[in-house]
Amino acid sequence: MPIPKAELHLHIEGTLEPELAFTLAARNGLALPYADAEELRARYRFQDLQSFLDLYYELMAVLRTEEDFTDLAEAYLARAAAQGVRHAEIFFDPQAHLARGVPMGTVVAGLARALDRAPERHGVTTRLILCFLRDASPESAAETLAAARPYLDHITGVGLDSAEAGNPPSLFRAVYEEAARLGLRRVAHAGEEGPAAYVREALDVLGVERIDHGLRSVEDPALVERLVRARVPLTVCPLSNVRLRAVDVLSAHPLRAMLEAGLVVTVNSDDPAYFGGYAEDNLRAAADALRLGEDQVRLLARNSFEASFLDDAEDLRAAYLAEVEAYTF
Ligand code: HPA
Ligand SMILES: [Zn+2]
Repeated sequence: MPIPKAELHLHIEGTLEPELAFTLAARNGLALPYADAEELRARYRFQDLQSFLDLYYELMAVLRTEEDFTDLAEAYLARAAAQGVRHAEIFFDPQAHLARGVPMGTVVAGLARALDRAPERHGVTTRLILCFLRDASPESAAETLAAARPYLDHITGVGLDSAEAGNPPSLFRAVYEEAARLGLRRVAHAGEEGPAAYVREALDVLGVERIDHGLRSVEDPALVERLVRARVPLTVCPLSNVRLRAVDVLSAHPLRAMLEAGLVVTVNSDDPAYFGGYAEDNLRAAADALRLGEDQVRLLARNSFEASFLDDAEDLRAAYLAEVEAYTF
């Protein structure tokens, strides 16, 4: 059994496996411009973040009904549970669905149906995080948050994703202020392709509690010192970083150096259907390539629960942490 862990950086649309994409396309009377799942999978060679995003947005067009979103989340939760995930904080991209005429209520209700039964069915607890697309306008982000108002019982926080370079966090100051007023937790992707300065902006302007990726923080020693001192978690995604060429090869990934610098890093799968592995696959691959010791793997698992938004369920967090300490390799 893999070590118990929380997954804190996971885009539900990025769990759409080619086979399920074909199933949903057929169910909705849509045609995909690929002969079969194998031909589609052969397209999963990316030059950078944008080349991945192009396919990611194209393929998620098969998601149309509440049932589609339930089936998508159900498939992820089953796979995650098998990989030792006990708690998942799941991103979704409503603007990409709203743009296709799929209402917010359809997306949230569909996801919530799978998430609500996951503790019983899979032994996995969850939170839902609404992401704004940073390559759409701040006005569109504000409209999206307004559209989510009736569903905030299901939503724990907001995030910021999509094409990073040239779309700094500071553009989204107002909508993050509104999210804070609504009692939502705040995270943002920063320092994946964008500079360390975007990590600073996410902290200072958006008030985020965690940084998603944060890889390029290592270019700025004063920022690293600040992240260590304030114990700001970084949700690192090793296989994603290799596939999107943020790092050349896994053995050159800064994860080990980040851990040794005292950063609160966690290991996550980002878009596992596209990047070649789920949570435990990422942890194993990173541990092997970087020769992480058992103590370091246990620390990563501990970090994942400590960095989670389980502040409203401290007993549960304590129980998960106890499982991590009791785990034998
Ligand atoms: O890795 C990512 N980075 C930015 N946006 C995204 N949207 C899905 N996955 C990603
Ligand atoms: Zn991501």
